[in-house]
Amino acid sequence: MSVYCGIACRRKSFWCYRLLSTYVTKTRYLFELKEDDDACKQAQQTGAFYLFHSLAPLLQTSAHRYLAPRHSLLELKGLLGKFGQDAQRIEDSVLIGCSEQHEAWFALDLGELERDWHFPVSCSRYKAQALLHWHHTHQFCSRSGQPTKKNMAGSKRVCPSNNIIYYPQVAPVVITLVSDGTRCLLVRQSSFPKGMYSALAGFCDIGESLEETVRREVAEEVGLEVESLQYSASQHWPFPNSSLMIACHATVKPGQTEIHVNLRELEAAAWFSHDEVATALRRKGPYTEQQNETFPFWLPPKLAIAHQLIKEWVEKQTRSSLPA
Ligand SMILES: NC(=O)C1=CN([C@@H]2O[C@H](COP(=O)(O)OP(=O)(O)OC[C@H]3O[C@@H](n4cnc5c(N)ncnc54)[C@H](O)[C@@H]3O)[C@@H](O)[C@H]2O)C=CC1
Ligand SMILES: [Mg+2]
Repeated sequence: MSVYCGIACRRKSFWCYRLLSTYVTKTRYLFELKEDDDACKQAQQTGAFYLFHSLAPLLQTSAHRYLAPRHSLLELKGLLGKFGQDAQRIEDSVLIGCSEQHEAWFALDLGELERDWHFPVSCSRYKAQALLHWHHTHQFCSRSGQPTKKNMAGSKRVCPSNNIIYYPQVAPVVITLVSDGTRCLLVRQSSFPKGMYSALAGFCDIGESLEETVRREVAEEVGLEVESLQYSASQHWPFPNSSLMIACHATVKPGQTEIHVNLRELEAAAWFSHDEVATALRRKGPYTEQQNETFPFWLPPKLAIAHQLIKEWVEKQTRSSLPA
């Protein structure tokens, strides 16, 4: 069992830790790197760099798997020289985490960041792509129009002319699986891949609580009134800009299940039975093979929180239908 103790003291501007768990010391170390440019620069000396090109991760194959190669600062300088880029580019790198031994990890994009998103394969890659993308799209101060300057870790940008600080933005989004007790409501937008249905989602308006957003989005998109709400889980979602997906289960008022689809927002919405959804969850294989008469719809992949939400609902329904 880890012993948690709040003893930490500042010595020569570095944190020193005693009796703190590995997780806490790691978190405090990352905090220090975000706050202290010199400490962050120092961490680059022994850190590892992951490279991207226009947000596409640089990968190499090893035993039929794709792996993201790590580069030391020295190797990175060599690579930059090879690509005809200045070593100054290292200043564009952003801190994305560290190991338990406090080896700091950085991400650097060597391209122009003009291309589309590439699906990340790990959580730290999610963070790297979202952060690199945010820096690329927040180069100027919206008040003065002057170029902003990132701190060493890339946790913020500052306008040198008026000291306005810009922090990476995350937009809260609710994703709700609405149920009428026996069926669940799935929707599709015209931008979804053909045949894919998902849970209903929507951005929080300014000033709203999550409960108010769920109520409004369900009413806006399918014309139903939510009666009860239960939080499930959350997920960072980097597409197209960073969102925090907050996943909930909701039920509609009894007897009020008639859907009125808002065609400005959705292409279709329908109630699906437990068996239909459970079958769709069990399906495997490439999505293109799934779109035929006997295969009317498919669900988002496992990495999307929508999938987890739908799976949770199916499991709950299965449990409640079993004899006591
Ligand atoms: N991880 C997952 O499982 C899922 C993630 N999503 C994500 O949820 C997000 C929201 O879902 P939608 O149904 O599209 O939202 P939505 O129902 O709020 O409609 C999108 C519209 O909201 C407006 N809007 C308000 N605030 C916005 C902001 N901060 N950024 C962008 N647009 C804003 C725009 O007019 C936009 O066209 C999408 O970005 C989508 O990628 C959606 C479903 C599943
Ligand atoms: Mg929506």
